[in-house]
Amino acid sequence: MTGPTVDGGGQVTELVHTREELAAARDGLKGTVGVVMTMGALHSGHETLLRAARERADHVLVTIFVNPLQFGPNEDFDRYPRTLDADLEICRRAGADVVFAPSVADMYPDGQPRVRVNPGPLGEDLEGQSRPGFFHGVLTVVLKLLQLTRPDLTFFGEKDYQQLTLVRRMARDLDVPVEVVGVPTVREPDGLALSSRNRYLSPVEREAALSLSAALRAGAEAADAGADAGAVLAAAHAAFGAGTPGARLDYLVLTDPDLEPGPVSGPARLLVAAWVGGTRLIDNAAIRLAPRS
Ligand SMILES: Nc1ncnc2c1ncn2[C@@H]1O[C@H](COP(=O)(O)OP(=O)(O)OP(=O)(O)O)[C@@H](O)[C@H]1O
Ligand SMILES: CC(C)(CO)[C@@H](O)C(=O)[O-]
Ligand code: BAL
Repeated sequence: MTGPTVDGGGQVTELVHTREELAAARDGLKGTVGVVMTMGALHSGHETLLRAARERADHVLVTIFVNPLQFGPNEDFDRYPRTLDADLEICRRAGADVVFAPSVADMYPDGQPRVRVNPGPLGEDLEGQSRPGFFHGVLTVVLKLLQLTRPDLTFFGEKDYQQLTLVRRMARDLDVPVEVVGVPTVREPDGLALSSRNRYLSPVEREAALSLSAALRAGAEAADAGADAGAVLAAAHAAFGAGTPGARLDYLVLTDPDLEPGPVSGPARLLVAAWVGGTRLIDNAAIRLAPRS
């Protein structure tokens, strides 16, 4: 399916698949353009990004592409949920003007790109340690999508905090003319961060997955009560371990808000990653430590 579709309220959302169709649709957008990049299987977290883009830009362009370059050989590329019809409905509801949903051949017409963006040392840490090559794949496709869509603003969720940090870093270091806007994490009422991969979870795993947000909450509360970095981490570890069994910790770290190495004090970020059954989940929260005297 390609072409304009209209909802009951008269909003027109144009679906395009090829780079030629995208170029024509992009040329038709007058004024500022905000781009939201996704892998589809859209949920309310994505919808919040779309609404933030709607507020800041004259037009909203959404990309939906499950990027093979960022998946490891034993990861869930084949299994990743693909729900284009439902995604289009969400895009329409949130007032998107254009949805670009290319095939792998449209994005990589020459096969796997030989030139890729090097994310630098931060790309090897945290997510990059557990998912080798992940950020090379992410930044390469993000840069390609920025070139193809030419946005004034682009919106990324804080849920993927290291990704947001590296996209900001890439825009700065490589002089990409776009404003990168971070959007706070949207959560379920019980604290679980919304994520497309949550749909892999069984009901018991869904309970165990609360260990991540519980750890962050405990860390933030400890910091608010005046705890130092060590005590904040200890509180977060204790809360992680006290949850419904089933979550296996990958990392739980307290860092500088820009993910720079070195000691932290004042504003900081607590980041967690864990396996719940076969599903890998991540989450993070802002923490304010008392400044060191
Ligand atoms: N709960 C959320 N709150 C805010 N932004 C989010 C949330 N979940 C995803 N996003 C953002 O949406 C964009 C697209 O992310 P993506 O399509 O990978 O969704 P996802 O839910 O993170 O999927 P996955 O479960 O595969 O990691 C990213 O910028 C991501 O940070
Ligand atoms: C930014 C992104 C769309 C690149 O494939 C992906 O990593 C995601 O959905 O967060
Ligand atoms: N949500 C970031 C993309 C990924 O995990 O593959």
